[in-house]
Amino acid sequence: MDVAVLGASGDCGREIAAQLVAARLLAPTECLQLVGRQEGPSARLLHGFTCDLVDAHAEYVPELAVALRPEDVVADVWIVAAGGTMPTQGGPVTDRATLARSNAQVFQTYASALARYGNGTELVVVVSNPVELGVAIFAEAIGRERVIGIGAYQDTLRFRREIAADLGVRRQRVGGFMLGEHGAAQVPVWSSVTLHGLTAGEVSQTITTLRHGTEQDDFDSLCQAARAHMETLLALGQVAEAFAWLDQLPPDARVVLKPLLTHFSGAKTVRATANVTVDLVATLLDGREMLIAGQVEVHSGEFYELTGPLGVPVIVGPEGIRRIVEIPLTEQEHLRMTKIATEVNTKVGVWRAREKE
Ligand SMILES: NC(=O)c1ccc[n+]([C@@H]2O[C@H](COP(=O)([O-])OP(=O)(O)OC[C@H]3O[C@@H](n4cnc5c(N)ncnc54)[C@H](O)[C@@H]3O)[C@@H](O)[C@H]2O)c1
Repeated sequence: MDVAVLGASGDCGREIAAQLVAARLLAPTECLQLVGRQEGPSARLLHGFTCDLVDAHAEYVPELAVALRPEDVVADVWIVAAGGTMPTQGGPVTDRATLARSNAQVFQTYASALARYGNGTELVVVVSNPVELGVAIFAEAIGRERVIGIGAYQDTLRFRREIAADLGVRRQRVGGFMLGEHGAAQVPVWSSVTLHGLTAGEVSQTITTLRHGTEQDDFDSLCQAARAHMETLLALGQVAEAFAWLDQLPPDARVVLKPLLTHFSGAKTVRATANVTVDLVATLLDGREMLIAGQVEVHSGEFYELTGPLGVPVIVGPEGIRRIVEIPLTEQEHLRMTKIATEVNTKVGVWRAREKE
């Protein structure tokens, strides 16, 4: 199988390409295409990056190729990491709406090229933000079965890790999903949390302790207040103090805020993002079937009555989405998912209308 990384000159794209090669997921006869733009520095940089990858991994490096036009991209799996991101310190792009303005065109350009020149079986993994917008645009162009956004996959792994950290256990011993929208409007599905070796009663007691008495209804206000304080500490240059302060919040709030602090610290969330992307691509290349959380285009009746691009539990396999899995939700969780789905659909509708103007 061949893989293309769109935006391979960027921080995430380069790390994804490097981790893909280091993980030896592609045989030397398979191709890793590094995709950039004819204008800008990527046309130069990607040739240098290719040489660096070969130097580092000469014994098992796959065939490497540079593509600088959307119509030249040829691969079984397209990883979309192209487009703008939030600045790490101030700057013009500050929210997802602004990001949507610049990235909608990038999504549309590659989606149109794939619809026109693809063979009808390629899979698309959307990393770029807003993930929901990318999923909506690619799903419309090539059919939703072949398009998965990694936002909820990433958020779910973070949710499990934060819970595991508080309990002093390994992440593998924790189950549970973080659904909804990638970003601030996540839905921590505490009712889906499982802890290996504990009974349902023990899990329930443990969760009450972990949540510090907070409820689903408190989640937004808690995250907003915490973000304001985190930004105050950041403005004072107190990054270590900000991380320490975040650590005393409940795990679900940390899932929302720690990646932001990591981004604004200047480190960005590049390695973890590449790690989950490569993990998902490994599953797809392997022909395995796996239950993950991911952003997909949901049809009515598949996950309650919700529709549109949303982070939900989904079984993926080598041909893409096999099935969306409707897990039980509490009334509060269901209400929050419904509210977020409505908001996401409104936003994506506005962003897409603006892009078509
Ligand atoms: N889903 C997640 O969990 C997650 C995590 C981190 C970053 N992201 C998103 O991933 C995207 C990339 O982030 P980054 O930190 O690598 O940004 P970056 O600015 O470092 O890199 C973006 C790259 O895209 C390239 N690019 C722009 N337009 C292009 C086009 N038309 N064709 C090919 N390449 C193009 C740019 O040249 C640049 O090299 C952003 O949208 C960011 O928000 C998502």
